[in-house]
Amino acid sequence: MAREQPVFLTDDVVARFLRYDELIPRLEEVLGKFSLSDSTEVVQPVRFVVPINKHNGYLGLMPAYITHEDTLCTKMVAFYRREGNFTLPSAQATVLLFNPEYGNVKAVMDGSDITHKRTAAVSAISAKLLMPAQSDILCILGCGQQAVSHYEILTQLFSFKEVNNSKVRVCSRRLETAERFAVNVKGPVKIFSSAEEAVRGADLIITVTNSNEPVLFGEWVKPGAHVAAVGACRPDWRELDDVLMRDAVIYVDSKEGAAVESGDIILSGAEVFAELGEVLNGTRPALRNKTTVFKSLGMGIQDAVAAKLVFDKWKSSQ
Ligand SMILES: NC(=O)C1=CN([C@@H]2O[C@H](COP(=O)(O)OP(=O)(O)OC[C@H]3O[C@@H](n4cnc5c(N)ncnc54)[C@H](O)[C@@H]3O)[C@@H](O)[C@H]2O)C=CC1
Ligand SMILES: O=C([O-])C1=[NH+]CCC1
Repeated sequence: MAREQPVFLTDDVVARFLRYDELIPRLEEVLGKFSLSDSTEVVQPVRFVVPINKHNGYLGLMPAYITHEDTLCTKMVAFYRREGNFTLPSAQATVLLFNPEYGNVKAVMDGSDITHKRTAAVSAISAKLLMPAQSDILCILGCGQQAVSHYEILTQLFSFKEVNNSKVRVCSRRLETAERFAVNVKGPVKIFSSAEEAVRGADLIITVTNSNEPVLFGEWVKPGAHVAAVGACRPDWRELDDVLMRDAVIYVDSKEGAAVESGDIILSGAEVFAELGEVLNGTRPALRNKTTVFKSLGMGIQDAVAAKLVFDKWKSSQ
């Protein structure tokens, strides 16, 4: 029998086939299965990370096997702490999708769109579960690639209100980045030069920076607001300060991952209340009335369901 040759799917092709409305239910399903106490359905070790010291970066290997849909996948993502050179990307990814029966690679995919969309979709799931019932103002700190995908899905799913001439507030380290972001996204944005001013009064706050020290301080956060914290994915990197970590109820994607990788959790000593999957399963409550933080680190199972979705749709289009 001739060996099946892998197909290469470029970022454009992946983007064409990856839709949020199909991705979100699959992410909810797999996060729930991951958080079942006796889960044998989902096999996903904590990301294996190789330091790239010379370039201030890390290569993360993210394998996963999902039994119920027979998906075997690994993402390889290189991510960096960029200082000074802001033209280089913070993260670049490649996804391999295997034939689980034989072990050969069926598809090699550019992992950019998958990483942007699945991360934003998981933050949207956390917002759906944990942000205040009446949420008028969205604030995004950081204006890079993740900011764009978060803006897209959050403004699609939720209706923020016009308050003081702004529905969506953004703030980035450099004004030019925020201005470029405002031109790129299709919709209204108000740029703030002060993160504190952007954050005060917001109901939903997204941190998508490549900072390694706090950019969001508990003192600024409106009681009851929800924070989805996406950056700071190393044990010595921070995006959130100790006050916020101490005062908020902390949710994570994976407790095991958070204990090893999240500087915000490890260095603040904060206790994790629940995984998002436990809330989806109904085994832990969504404390919407409290100030909540969802600390996102990213999981191989999220990439796996996205890659399978893309591959199946690409295949049926052939
Ligand atoms: N949790 C997850 O699943 C994932 C997390 N990430 C992480 O998310 C973060 C954002 O990723 P990208 O958008 O791809 O990076 P990017 O490099 O495209 O954007 C980072 C943005 O943060 C801004 N920034 C840096 N320091 C800041 C500060 N002190 N205040 C305000 N803004 C600041 C930069 O100016 C830039 O606009 C990175 O740390 C990345 O490693 C990336 C992929 C998945
Ligand atoms: O899950 C992911 O792809 C990443 N998490 C941190 C950097 C990239």
